[in-house]
Amino acid sequence: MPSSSRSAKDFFRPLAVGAPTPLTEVPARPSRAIHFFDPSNEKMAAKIPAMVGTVDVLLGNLEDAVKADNKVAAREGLVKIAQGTDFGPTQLWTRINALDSPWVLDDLTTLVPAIGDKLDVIMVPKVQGAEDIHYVDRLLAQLEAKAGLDRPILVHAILETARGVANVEEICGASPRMQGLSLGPADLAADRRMKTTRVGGGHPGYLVRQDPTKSSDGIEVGERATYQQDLWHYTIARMVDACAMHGIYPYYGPFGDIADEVACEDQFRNAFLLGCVGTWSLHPKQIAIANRVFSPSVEDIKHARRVVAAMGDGTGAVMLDGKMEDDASLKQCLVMVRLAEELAAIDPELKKQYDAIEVPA
Ligand SMILES: CC(C)(COP(=O)(O)OP(=O)(O)OC[C@H]1O[C@@H](n2cnc3c(N)ncnc32)[C@H](O)[C@@H]1OP(=O)(O)O)[C@@H](O)C(=O)NCCC(=O)NCCSC(=O)C[C@](C)(O)C(=O)O
Ligand SMILES: [Mg+2]
Repeated sequence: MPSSSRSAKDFFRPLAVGAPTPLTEVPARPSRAIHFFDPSNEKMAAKIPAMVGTVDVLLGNLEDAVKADNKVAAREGLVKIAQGTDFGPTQLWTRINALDSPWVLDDLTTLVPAIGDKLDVIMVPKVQGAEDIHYVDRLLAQLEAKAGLDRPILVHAILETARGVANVEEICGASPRMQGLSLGPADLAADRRMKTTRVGGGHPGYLVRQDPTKSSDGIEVGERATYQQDLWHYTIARMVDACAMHGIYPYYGPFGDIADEVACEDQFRNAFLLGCVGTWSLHPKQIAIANRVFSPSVEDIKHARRVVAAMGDGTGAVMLDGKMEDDASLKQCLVMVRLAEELAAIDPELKKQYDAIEVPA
């Protein structure tokens, strides 16, 4: 039963007369990189039409990183870009302003009638609990009905307050519109009074140190190695479980050190391995990193297909290269194989690589 104040029988009913019927299953559309742009920045906005097809999601950002004086220009700029662009296979998302801001009502009442037919997902920042999703849910239903839209716009919540993290399960289950969650590491760090000033990523002070090695007379010898730990592991892991439980999708979020491509790739890969389906890209050069990391490697797909072939009807246990494979490891492999199929359907280069795989007997 979803954690909603609505009863199970009403959960999938439209919240306004004439609004589109909610989806019972959130489509698994590839979204390795959600690329942020500021629609009020003319130089940036001019690049967007040419980016269609090169990135899974283009997101017109209206919230933080857009100057207060530019809020209206950003909203109007997004409408102009959306109306004038054929997005083909690329999804169009937006991040609206926070629900307590002076801009959000106009964001929603402008965007849904003007470009609601093109918007796939609305990202809501600073979500605290199910009540925030319920508010957006009803308002969107009213606006969709008025605009005559025939498919519901989905909602994505950013987890960037301690209360949001504490309520993560109820947020994911608050509405059939819920598409996924992203980590908002900057606001979340501030809200929790964490002592990092970075936007995502690790911190050299957050580490464990190897025990000292002592000589026979008790003197400490040699260096004690330190290992940097991941500040975000706990939150990402909670997000992954909450999303999986509700059939929606978790994403890493922003990595603010644009120059450090290696650390960016590491953070993205940790999130991919833990179960996230994608991340954000703040600068064009982060798109390639995200696409690389969130696409299973040829080696992984080769192994996964080999296990699928060896497991026949999917039951029992077999030995492959000295390792046991069974019903459960088959399921792990099917996660990879299905993701590869979804990605191959929209990425011709990956399709070529996956099609060329020969599965050894
Ligand atoms: C970081 C910045 C300032 C560096 O911008 P720059 O112009 O200094 O960089 P550049 O390397 O000089 O740019 C090279 C070229 O790429 C263009 N460009 C640059 N970026 C983009 C882009 N995104 N999309 C399309 N084009 C872009 C740029 O206009 C330039 O074009 P040019 O060669 O013709 O001169 C810039 O990339 C930017 O503003 N990115 C988006 C930032 C953003 O959206 N931040 C908000 C999300 S993170 C967040 O909100 C936190 C969170 C979740 O809420 C929480 O943790 O709490
Ligand atoms: Mg934020």
